[in-house]
Amino acid sequence: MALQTTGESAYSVWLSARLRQARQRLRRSNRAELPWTLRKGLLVGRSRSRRIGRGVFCIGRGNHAPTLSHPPLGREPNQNSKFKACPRVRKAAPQEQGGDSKLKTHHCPPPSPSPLSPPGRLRLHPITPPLPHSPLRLPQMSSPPASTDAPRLQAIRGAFLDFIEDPFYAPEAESVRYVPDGLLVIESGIIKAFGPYNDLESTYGHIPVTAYLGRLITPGFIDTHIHYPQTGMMAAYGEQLLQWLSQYTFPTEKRFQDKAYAKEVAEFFLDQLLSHGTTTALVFATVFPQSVEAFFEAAEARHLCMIAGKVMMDRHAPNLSSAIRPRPSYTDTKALIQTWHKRGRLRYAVTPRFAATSSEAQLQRARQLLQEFPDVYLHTHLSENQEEVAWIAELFPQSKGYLDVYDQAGLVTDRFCLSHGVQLSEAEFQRLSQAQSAIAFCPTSNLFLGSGLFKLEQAKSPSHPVKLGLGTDVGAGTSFSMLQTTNEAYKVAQLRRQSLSPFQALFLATLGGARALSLDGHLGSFDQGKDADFIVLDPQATPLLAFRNTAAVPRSLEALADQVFSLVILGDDRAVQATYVLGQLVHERY
Ligand SMILES: O=c1[nH]c(=O)c2nc[nH]c2[nH]1
Repeated sequence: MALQTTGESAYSVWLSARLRQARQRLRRSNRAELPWTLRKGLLVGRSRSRRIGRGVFCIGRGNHAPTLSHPPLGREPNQNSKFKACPRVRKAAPQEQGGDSKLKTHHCPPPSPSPLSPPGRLRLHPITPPLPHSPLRLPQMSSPPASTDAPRLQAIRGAFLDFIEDPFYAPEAESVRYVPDGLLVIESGIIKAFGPYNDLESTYGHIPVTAYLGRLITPGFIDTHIHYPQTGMMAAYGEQLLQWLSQYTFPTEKRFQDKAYAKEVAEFFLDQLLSHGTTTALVFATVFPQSVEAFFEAAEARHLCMIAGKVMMDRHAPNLSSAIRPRPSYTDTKALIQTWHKRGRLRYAVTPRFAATSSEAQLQRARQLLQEFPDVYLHTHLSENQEEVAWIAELFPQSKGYLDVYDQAGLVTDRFCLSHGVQLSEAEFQRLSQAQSAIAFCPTSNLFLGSGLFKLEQAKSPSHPVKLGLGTDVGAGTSFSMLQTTNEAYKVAQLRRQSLSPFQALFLATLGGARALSLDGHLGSFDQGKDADFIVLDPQATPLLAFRNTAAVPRSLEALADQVFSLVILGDDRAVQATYVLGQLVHERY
């Protein structure tokens, strides 16, 4: 395997200076010595450091943390709707910081000799054949990748974990693909080859490689439900769904009339996603078309695969009604679809907020859009809490139930992606299974708003399986981290006397999410031909994780499950060492 050496380049001079500064800073703060050192222009881990072990790791350029003028939470009282005003006063949250996503990939030498051995009892799965042409591929992108000096062919070496089957239905030994010493070969952002290092070395020995030892490389996380405009109103105190919407959400979203503000939040939001290891998401914007434009522009500049849409509301949204009345949602939505749907890696979702805020006429318009553009998504909320379900029954007395409202409008298809579904009946699960619709299970949100416990076993019932992903549902959700989301999903299952295994949890956050969003032809695993969106997890990222996990690469399914479970429960953005989009390093944690 050839190494890319940088010699005494300007870059290594820059690195030396940076290292010197870091050492000085640490000396000043009386902290321990840095665990890495500079050798031949490359930063390498010191062998005596337990955290780094023998691993070689790469370091990117400065991780600037832009500050955001934080949106104060809205507290406008609700006058004349179901939504009730809350008298409580809440202080604005402190400023949050995010990382610069435009970092450059650097190539480090692989260790010599390889400390990794063949995978013991684990089954190694054959590499899957190339997929048919992917509409998400780089050549269709409207602008070049962020780092244009990246080599056309590059490789990542380390321990890889992904899924080839759904571990809810297939035995874990057959659904988990684990390659303890693997090589991922990437050409122009697309996975060209993947498999054990020893098998691929002879063919790809000449290309530059970045090695991550003692780490776990997985596909990027896929968040199947999140609201970017609600970033600044996370942790809004004290309400349940309908009051929370009125008290905090609508006033907050009103600020997105201002495109410059929307852009600022969109940039921060996307940096948060990447630093938490999320590379794709299904995203609510607001009723204002400019909020959708701001989001898509920011996502396009980062070459991300994102799905989003303008919220459709024409009633029961008191703080917004004057803004939404003059411009019918249909016209705006149609124009946005024509501009953004399938532009590069972007996709559009027709987004009626929920049945309470859309008249039957507006739901019909949503259907019309689906007929005109059959491959757009339909993204909405469904059956979150009991008060909401009772209100929908009042608003739509002719319907058999909440899902039936959408069904009668012709919206329940294989593009129908609903969030929550906490209150769904068995018959509704069956209908969703039949229609091949998808549910986003949003545990941190459901717990935060006190909505209830999602019936995981009914969604994943073998007799009527429903496509299922995980959603952070920021800002009712309490974390951008899909690892924190798996943590809470596990606890929700426990409270219902159900189980969620470590591999099932990770599946939901990766390939399960890709399947829910019908993106599994392009994302969610390391199959040849898929887009190279992946993350590097550090099982020893925090003192607690380092105490809990050994530095050894797992060599049995049990040892791997244990390591994955520690990340599923204890992990968060600190466990995400690096995030790659189309093979480019876009976030790295220091
Ligand atoms: O969690 C939620 N967040 C929202 O913004 C929303 N709107 C309707 N229903 C909702 N649920």
